Amino acid sequence: MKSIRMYVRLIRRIRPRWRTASVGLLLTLTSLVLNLCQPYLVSRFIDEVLIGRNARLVVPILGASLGLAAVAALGTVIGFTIFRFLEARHTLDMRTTILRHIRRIPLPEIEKHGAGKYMALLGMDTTTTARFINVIMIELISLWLQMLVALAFLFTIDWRLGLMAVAGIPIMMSLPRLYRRPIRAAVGGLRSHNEQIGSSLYESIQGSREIRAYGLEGWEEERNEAMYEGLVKLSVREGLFRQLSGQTGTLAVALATVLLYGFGSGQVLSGAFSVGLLVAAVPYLQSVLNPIQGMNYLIGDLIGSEVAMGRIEAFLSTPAESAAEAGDDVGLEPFPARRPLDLTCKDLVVAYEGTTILRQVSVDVREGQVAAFVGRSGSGKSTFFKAVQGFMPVASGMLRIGERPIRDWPRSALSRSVSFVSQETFLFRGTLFENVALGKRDASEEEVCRALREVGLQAYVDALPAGIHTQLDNQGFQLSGGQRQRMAIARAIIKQPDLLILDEPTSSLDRHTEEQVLSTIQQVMRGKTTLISTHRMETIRAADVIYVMEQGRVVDSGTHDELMDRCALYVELAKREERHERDGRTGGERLEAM
Ligand SMILES: Nc1ncnc2c1ncn2[C@@H]1O[C@H](COP(=O)(O)OP(=O)(O)OP(=O)(O)O)[C@@H](O)[C@H]1O
Repeated sequence: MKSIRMYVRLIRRIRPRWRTASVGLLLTLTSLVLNLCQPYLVSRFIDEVLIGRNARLVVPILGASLGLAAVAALGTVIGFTIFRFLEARHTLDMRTTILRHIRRIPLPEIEKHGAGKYMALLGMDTTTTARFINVIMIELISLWLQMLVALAFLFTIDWRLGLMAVAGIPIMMSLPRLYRRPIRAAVGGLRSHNEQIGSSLYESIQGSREIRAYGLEGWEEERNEAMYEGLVKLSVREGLFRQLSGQTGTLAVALATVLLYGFGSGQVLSGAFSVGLLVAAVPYLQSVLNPIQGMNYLIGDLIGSEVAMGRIEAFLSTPAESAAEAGDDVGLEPFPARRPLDLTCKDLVVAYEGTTILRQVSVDVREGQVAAFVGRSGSGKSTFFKAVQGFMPVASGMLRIGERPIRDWPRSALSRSVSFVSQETFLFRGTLFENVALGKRDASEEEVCRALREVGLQAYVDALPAGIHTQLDNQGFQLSGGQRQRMAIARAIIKQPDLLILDEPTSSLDRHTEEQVLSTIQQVMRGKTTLISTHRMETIRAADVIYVMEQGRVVDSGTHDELMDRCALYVELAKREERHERDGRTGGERLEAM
């Protein structure tokens, strides 16, 4: 079966915990067999005690019945608890496996799909798969065993009864085929709908401010209604076919029971069967056919699991970024154990899914230099920085950091050596201290306080009742944009990186704080290598080398004075920015936004 093959491939990726699962399975199956002995005991009771008038067998038969029931109940409880434990563990293991892979795949892949896809994988798909492994599979195994044991009992009672049950098996088994295809289509559709809905709902929460500010509540509801419409249709279809599949089986079992009674009563009347045997034969026949009927009901769950496992499998086969495949990081000890890093690229082409974003970019930043990147919005500055961090695949050309080409830099070494501050800051749930210390996991309170002082946050932190141990709510919502950006800079500088990448790091700071933060950054970066994209002329002028970008290319490079002499684009950008700075305007049009 397809789902079993998928299950085997998937279980290899997580810890299967075979031993615990075997104990659970053994207990569950033993309980099942013990329960199946009950109709036989009832038949003995009717024939021996009630009809045969043998009162001495009352206590042994009833005692055995009670004893078996108690042992079976205990086994079921322990087995169920074991599988609950395994279900929870497997869910977590699978989430860890998926999350690890999310950390390995190219970043644009995540940015393209957004949160919805990954939330669906980490949520619904993992729980469905873990349920398949620990509930549906066990149920299926139990149902098969129940069928075989019941069949054995039937043959023991009378071979004709056994044959009658065997004849019913292929009929019962063929019933789910009638509904398999429409159920699969509905389940697959439901999953992709849920993914889209997840993404939209996530957007709805993230975009709360825009929705209220622009009065988009009606638009939001219309959009949701349109999405839910498809979902409702598919959900109804899936439920309908599941029920049809199950109820067809129920009818078939009812028919078989009627036939058995018809045949059996004739046998009892002719004296070939005892009453007890007929009474026992009916539950045994049902125990043969009901499991198949149960499988018909399970067909929806089974298909749902196949869809979920297929999605997880497809995601886990997404190729990893080169930094995740680059091997060990021997010889890439961070500064000061080694020299600060230099950066060279020659004819670098970066493309993603057929779109060329950077074309023949050549850059040469020597160790300890500050290189400024300027250009209009969309000229490729951020993409270049992403390529240096190993986040964008290199299509052709060369990009080297230190002695190694970027493809040989493992992620561990890149994240240790390179610090990055962007226009969008990200703060995690936790305290101010914890958020800064993410830059250096063993940072002391003193180091964190120093970093906060350097970015001008000390006064703010000192005024808080809990100081650096103040808890930050979602994305540090109680902080201003500028304070969040300073937190990000503090996190970047506490790491003492070999290479610092600053992509508009001060875009949401006021002029005074910006100056303060930039002078801090300049101090911290003394003797190290920095790539910076900024609108601030003072910072650009002070850079050792300036690269002017236009439409994904570096069109010129040099010092401020050299570029002012020969690069018309740079002159235009610089003059525009100097005019803004003179006018004292800080927002709106900026050098990079012209
Ligand atoms: N993953 C991607 N797939 C396709 N195109 C992309 C991708 N990432 C960026 N681009 C495009 O590449 C161009 C360069 O974008 P980039 O963000 O690097 O510019 P930028 O100079 O940093 O702009 P800004 O200053 O506005 O941030 C843009 O036209 C952008 O739309």
